[in-house]
Amino acid sequence: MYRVLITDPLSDLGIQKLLDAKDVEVIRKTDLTLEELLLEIESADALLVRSQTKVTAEVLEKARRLKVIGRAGVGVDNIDVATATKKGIIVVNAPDGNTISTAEHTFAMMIALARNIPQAYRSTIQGEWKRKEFVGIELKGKTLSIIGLGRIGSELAKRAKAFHMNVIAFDPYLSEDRAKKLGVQKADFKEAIMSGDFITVHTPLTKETRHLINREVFEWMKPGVRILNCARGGIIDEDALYEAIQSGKVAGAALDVFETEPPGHHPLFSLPQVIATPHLGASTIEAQENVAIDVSEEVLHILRNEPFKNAVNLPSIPAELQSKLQPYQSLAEKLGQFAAQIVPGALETITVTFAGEIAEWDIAPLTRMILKGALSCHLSDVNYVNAPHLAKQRGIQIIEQKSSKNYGFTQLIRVEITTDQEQKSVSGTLLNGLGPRITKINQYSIDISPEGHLLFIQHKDQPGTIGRVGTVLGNYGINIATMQVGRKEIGGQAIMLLHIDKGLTADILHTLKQLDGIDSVTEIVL
Ligand SMILES: NC(=O)c1ccc[n+]([C@@H]2O[C@H](COP(=O)([O-])OP(=O)(O)OC[C@H]3O[C@@H](n4cnc5c(N)ncnc54)[C@H](O)[C@@H]3O)[C@@H](O)[C@H]2O)c1
Ligand SMILES: O=C(O)[C@H](O)COP(=O)(O)O
Repeated sequence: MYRVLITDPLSDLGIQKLLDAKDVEVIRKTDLTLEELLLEIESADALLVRSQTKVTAEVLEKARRLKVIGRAGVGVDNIDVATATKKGIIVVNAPDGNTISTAEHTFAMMIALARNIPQAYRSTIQGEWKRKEFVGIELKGKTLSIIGLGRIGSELAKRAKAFHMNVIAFDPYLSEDRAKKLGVQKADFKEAIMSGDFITVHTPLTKETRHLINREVFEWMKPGVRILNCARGGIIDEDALYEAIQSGKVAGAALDVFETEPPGHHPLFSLPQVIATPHLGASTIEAQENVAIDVSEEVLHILRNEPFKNAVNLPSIPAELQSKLQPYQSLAEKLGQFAAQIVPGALETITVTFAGEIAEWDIAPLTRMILKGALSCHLSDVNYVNAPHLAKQRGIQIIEQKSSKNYGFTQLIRVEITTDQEQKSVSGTLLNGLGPRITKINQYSIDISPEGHLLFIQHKDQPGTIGRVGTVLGNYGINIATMQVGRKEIGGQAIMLLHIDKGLTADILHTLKQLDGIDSVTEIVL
C-alpha cells in the first residue's frame, strides 16, 4: 500500500483517482507545522503539494520512502529540487492545467489596474463618489511588454491582441517563427522594458530571474508605466518597485505574488497605486481540478513504475521516442550491471557506444539506465533520477558515443568500464522473440540472456576445464541451466558464462578459483 501525503488544499474531484486506487492510502493534512510535516513525511511514498508547503532539504532528509513529489501547479520554487534529485526523488508538476486561469487573472489585474477598479470599489462602498479621482486609461493602442513568453505569456498575448494592444515580448528561448504566429514583436530585454505601457513578468523564479526587474531596469521604463507580477515574488525587486512608485515613474502595480508569502502588512500596500491578490492566479475551480487530476495520474504512474511525462528533474522524452526506447531500457540497465560486476576496482570511466539504428535516436535516457545499472552494484539507493548526480559526485567520467557500424546486428549497445585496476566491455542487443542478449564480453562472442545468477570464468583453453567446473558445481548441488564458452584461439585465453539456478557461497567460489587453468571467477547477479 502506497502512502500518499497531501499537505496543501487540492480539489476533491481532482484527486479522485488517488482516492479510488486500491493500492493507495491518501493522508490529507493541510497547514502542518514543520514538526508535524517532518513526522508525516517519514512514512510517505508520495507527497502532493501546491505552493504553500515548503519542501526543504530538512524535510527531504526525513523522507525515508519518498519516491515522488507531485506539485499541483507549475512553479517548483517551494521544492528543493536539487536535494530531491540527489536523493533520487522524482519531482513532477502539472504545467498545463492552470495556464488559462493564470492568464485570465493577469488580464483581470491589467484591466483593474488600468481602470482603478479596486481603489474605486473601496471608495464607493465607503459612501464616496469620486468620479474624477479614478479616471483610467484604455488598453487599446497601448504596448504590453511580456517578459517570458511561455504558456501563460502566450495566452496573455492572445488576449491582449484581442483588445487591440501592441504586444512585445522578451524571452531568450522565443523563436522568430513563434513570435510571428502569435502576432507578437520579439525584442531584447531593454527594448521590451523601454517600450511597455504595461510590463508583465511570466518567467519562473530562478537564479537568473531573481530581481530581473531591479532599480536600474526601472530607470529604463517609460514614465507612467504599469507593472504586473502574477508569476513569482522575487522576479521584481519589491524595494525598487516601492521607490519607483513613490518617485512617480511607475503609475501602478498589480501583484498576485510576493517575495515572502503571506506578505503581511507589506510597505507596498501603503501605496494607493498598488493592487493585490493573495496568489490567486491558479485559483479557479477548473484549474484546480486540472492540476490535481494531472498530478494524481503522474504520481500513480510513478508509484506503479509506469511511464510518466512531466518530471522536473528528468529530461523530458517525447512519447514517440519513449516507445522506441522502452524495449531497450532493461537491456541497457542489465549491461551496466553486468559490466560493473566483471571489473574489479573503483569506477573511473564508463564509455557507452550505441550502434546501428538506435544510434540515430536521442539515447541519453538509455545512458542513464546503463549508469543506474552500473552504479547500483557499488552504491545503495541509486535510481534513474540520481544516477548522473552520483556519478559526477564520485568523479566518474561518462563518455557517450554513437557508431555508424552495426557490428553484425541491427542495433547494439556496448558498455566499457574502466576502473583503477582494469578495463572490460560488454555488448548486447535485442533479438526478436528472445529479448535482451549479451553478445560479446571483451573480444569474446557469446549469446546469453542477461538475467538471474550468472557465473563468469576466465580460464585457459585446455581440455578438462569445463568438466572440472561442472563437477565442482554438481558436488555443491548447483544446477547449470545454460553454458556458453568463448575463445579467440585454440589453447589461448577463454571465457565461460554459465546460468546457474542459485547463488554461490564463498566456499564454492574459492574452490572454483583453485581449479587448474582458472584465472578468475566472478558471480554476477542481474
Ligand atoms: N500566480 C499564480 O498562481 C501562477 C500560476 C501559474 C504559474 N505561475 C508562475 O508563472 C510562471 C510561468 O508559467 P508558465 O506556465 O508560463 O511557464 P513556462 O515555462 O511555459 O514559461 C516560462 C517562460 O519564461 C521564459 N524565461 C525563462 N527565463 C527567462 C528570462 N531570464 N527572461 C525572459 N524569459 C525567460 C522561458 O523561456 C519560458 O518561455 C511559473 O514559473 C510560475 O512560477 C504563477
Ligand atoms: O506555480 C503555480 O502553479 C502557481 O503559482 C499556483 O500556485 P498554487 O498552486 O499555490 O495556487
